[in-house]
Amino acid sequence: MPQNIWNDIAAIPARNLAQNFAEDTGRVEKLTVRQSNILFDFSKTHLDDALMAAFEAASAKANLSEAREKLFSGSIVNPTEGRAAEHTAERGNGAAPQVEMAKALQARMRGLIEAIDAGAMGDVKHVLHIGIGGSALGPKLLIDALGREDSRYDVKIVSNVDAAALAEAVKYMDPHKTIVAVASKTFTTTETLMNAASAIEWMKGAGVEDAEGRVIALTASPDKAIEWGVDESRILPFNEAVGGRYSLWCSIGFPVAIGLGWAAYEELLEGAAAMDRHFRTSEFAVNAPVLAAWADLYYAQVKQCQTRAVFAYDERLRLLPDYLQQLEMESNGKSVTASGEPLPYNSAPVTWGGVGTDAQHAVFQLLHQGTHIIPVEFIVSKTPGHDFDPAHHETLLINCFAQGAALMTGRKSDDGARNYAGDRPSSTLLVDDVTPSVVGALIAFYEHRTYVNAVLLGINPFDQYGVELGKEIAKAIAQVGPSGFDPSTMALIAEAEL
Ligand SMILES: O=P(O)(O)OC[C@H]1O[C@](O)(CO)[C@@H](O)[C@@H]1O
Repeated sequence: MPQNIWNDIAAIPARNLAQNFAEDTGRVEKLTVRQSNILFDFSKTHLDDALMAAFEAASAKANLSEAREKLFSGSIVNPTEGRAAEHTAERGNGAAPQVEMAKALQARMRGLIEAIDAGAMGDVKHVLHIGIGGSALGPKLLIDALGREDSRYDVKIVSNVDAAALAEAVKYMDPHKTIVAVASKTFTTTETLMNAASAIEWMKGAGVEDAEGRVIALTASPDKAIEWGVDESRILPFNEAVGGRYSLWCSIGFPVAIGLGWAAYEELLEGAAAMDRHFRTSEFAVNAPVLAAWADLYYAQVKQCQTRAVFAYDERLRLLPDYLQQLEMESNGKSVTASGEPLPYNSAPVTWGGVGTDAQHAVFQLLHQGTHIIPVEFIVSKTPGHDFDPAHHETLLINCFAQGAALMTGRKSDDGARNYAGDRPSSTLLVDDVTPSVVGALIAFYEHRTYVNAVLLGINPFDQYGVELGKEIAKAIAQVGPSGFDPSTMALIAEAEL
């Protein structure tokens, strides 16, 4: 990707949102995509005909069509690790052998779940899922979003090595009626293995016979799980070419499949598959992940926005910003191109966010009047997730739409403190309801948007070497103690008496 692509785009005369709406009466329709029971409204972004044409040209230069096909055909799209990224095969959209493998492994998972349902592991009431990062964030989001009313088991997800999290999770669990799902792609992650060992101790301490026999491993490294002590019959493997932050579709989704039931799990996969088909086959100008990525790049590269904010106006989706932080920042927070040259422009902005309406009373001041321009994304459901007075949901929707309108239109005042400059961008994703199929489509939309961003930036979104150095230093501190580090770190180690 030549650096001047952003300069070309920046050279297009900037027009404000009010102008865009005044001059193009078809704007809402043009920048709205309806797909998978989600309405994507990008009309409050600055994308206009000239910018769309420029991004179309930039996408052609970056070979986006070919890159899109490479993703689905199982070609190498992760050059630093020399492998494909095969998460779409998990929902049936990939190279035939990988799709077959995914189906077979999912059938194995289904078999184990049916056996557990039938009592093969005794009377099970609780599922304690232990993992971290991509091995926890997806299941956590899905159980929180979809398992509030209908969960067949009490599912708790623990990630932090701070055992206060484990203590809290097991507080109301009966150790005799608990199974432990240890989720780790590599099966080497310190936090996960430490929490898993403590969970086994917790069961043993309560007199559970054969506590180890109540552990199920979800992993792409079955040998490591066997070495660690899990019997092969209780290992649910997955394809090594599925990245950690893309792994909720395979056996890492075990707590979702067992908690919500197989039919819901299949709906989730089918929702994602429909979004795959939309992304794979739609023209760029009407392709939701592509349009979203074009707007992302416009703000990050041309407007130099350093963050983007995501607000779920739905309590059920309150963990979506956490999930997206890993997806977007671990994928696209890089300083080199896919071929290793220094990146001559910004990589991904910081993703942050929260839940509406809470955030309105906390951080929205800065969005409306701060000096930073922050592209905002609203996600809201037409249908409420509760049976209380419908006025609650109406108020939620009204507030969501009001915030987008206020950011865009602003309100002039001679009194600076009361002036709203306006022209602040947002996009709105209005979903019919928070169902497995909609959430599946939503997550797949974000995955593909992240990929399009990476392709246009020319970076590899599928490695994460940035997390390694800290892990290595932690190991060295654990082994060596206060020696050989910088004075500040050594003083802290000594003070904490490590
Ligand atoms: O599933 P694993 O191998 O335990 O890794 C957990 C997480 O750790 C990371 O490797 C980052 O440290 C993530 O990419 C991954 O999702």
